[in-house]
Amino acid sequence: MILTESLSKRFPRVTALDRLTLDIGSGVTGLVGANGAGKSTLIKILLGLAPASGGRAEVLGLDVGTEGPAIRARVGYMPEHDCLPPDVSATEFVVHMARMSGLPPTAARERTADTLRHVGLYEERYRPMGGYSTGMKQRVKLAQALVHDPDLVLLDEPTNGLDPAGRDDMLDLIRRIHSDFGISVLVTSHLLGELERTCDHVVVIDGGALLRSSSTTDFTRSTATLAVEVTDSDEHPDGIGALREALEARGVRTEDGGAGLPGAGRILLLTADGDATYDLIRDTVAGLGLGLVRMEQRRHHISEVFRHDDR
Ligand SMILES: Nc1ncnc2c1ncn2[C@@H]1O[C@H](COP(=O)(O)OP(=O)(O)OP(=O)(O)O)[C@@H](O)[C@H]1O
Repeated sequence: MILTESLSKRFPRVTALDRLTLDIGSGVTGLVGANGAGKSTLIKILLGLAPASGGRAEVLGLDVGTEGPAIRARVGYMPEHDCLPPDVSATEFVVHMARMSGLPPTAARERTADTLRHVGLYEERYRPMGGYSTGMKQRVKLAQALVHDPDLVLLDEPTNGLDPAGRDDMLDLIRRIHSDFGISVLVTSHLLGELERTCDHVVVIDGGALLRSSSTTDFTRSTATLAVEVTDSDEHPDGIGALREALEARGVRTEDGGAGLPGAGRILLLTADGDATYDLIRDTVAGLGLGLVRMEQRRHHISEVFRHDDR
């Protein structure tokens, strides 16, 4: 769906994209990065709205440098910022956008009604948008991105400004864009956690460069964490401390997981690296003469993976 090769964008004082190479397939893909990481810049280049300074990119097999109009005919775009005329109704606006995309008048009206219903706007769609809540405005922006039945939509921070319930509704809608209509989605966010349940694939950029690109399940599976709890002994009154020291001496990075359940001891967290890690823990605990209370796998959340990477 999207291919970039060493794509760069330099502004006079900042490099917004730094030799970014990506290969994004169909489905729902999250593009994650802090504010200023280069997400919006990438989207504008992919739409053919801004030129790259170096490298190349293709969307749906079309070159972004020369085939912008053809790309925009088949791709929907939901911009980040509020861009809706306040004195126009959602229906008028989305019909207008559908007509701009080349739909004839009747088809534009029908598609508008269907799309606004799909995003959850009903009677309100005839009222001027100036009186809309942020959630309603985001829905209109999403509807205008979908109205011409694109193959791919690029959604720039669609959950921005929404409360938790509104954010959940928007994420459900995004998921359904793909499951109900087969439209692929690239969605940006600076909130890692929210992409975990929405996206099949996650791409992370930082300072315009690629930090990581993998399927959501790989992301969480590859960083499975083991939680270990042991008993203390006369020789080692701080059992978990002794285990931690012994494992660190063997090159295993560990983390204090704090107290377990009330009445239970402290927990040690470490990254599992296949069966060898289990064997090493078992042998180390036995060697120290401690009792193994539990050793269990915890699934990481994406946001924790990043806290990990940041250190
Ligand atoms: N037209 C421009 N002129 C100069 N610098 C720009 C321009 N557009 C973006 N930048 C800079 O490029 C960097 C990347 O910006 P971009 O908007 O792509 O980031 P982002 O990840 O989308 O962040 P945000 O979510 O805050 O929009 C930032 O440092 C920004 O200040």
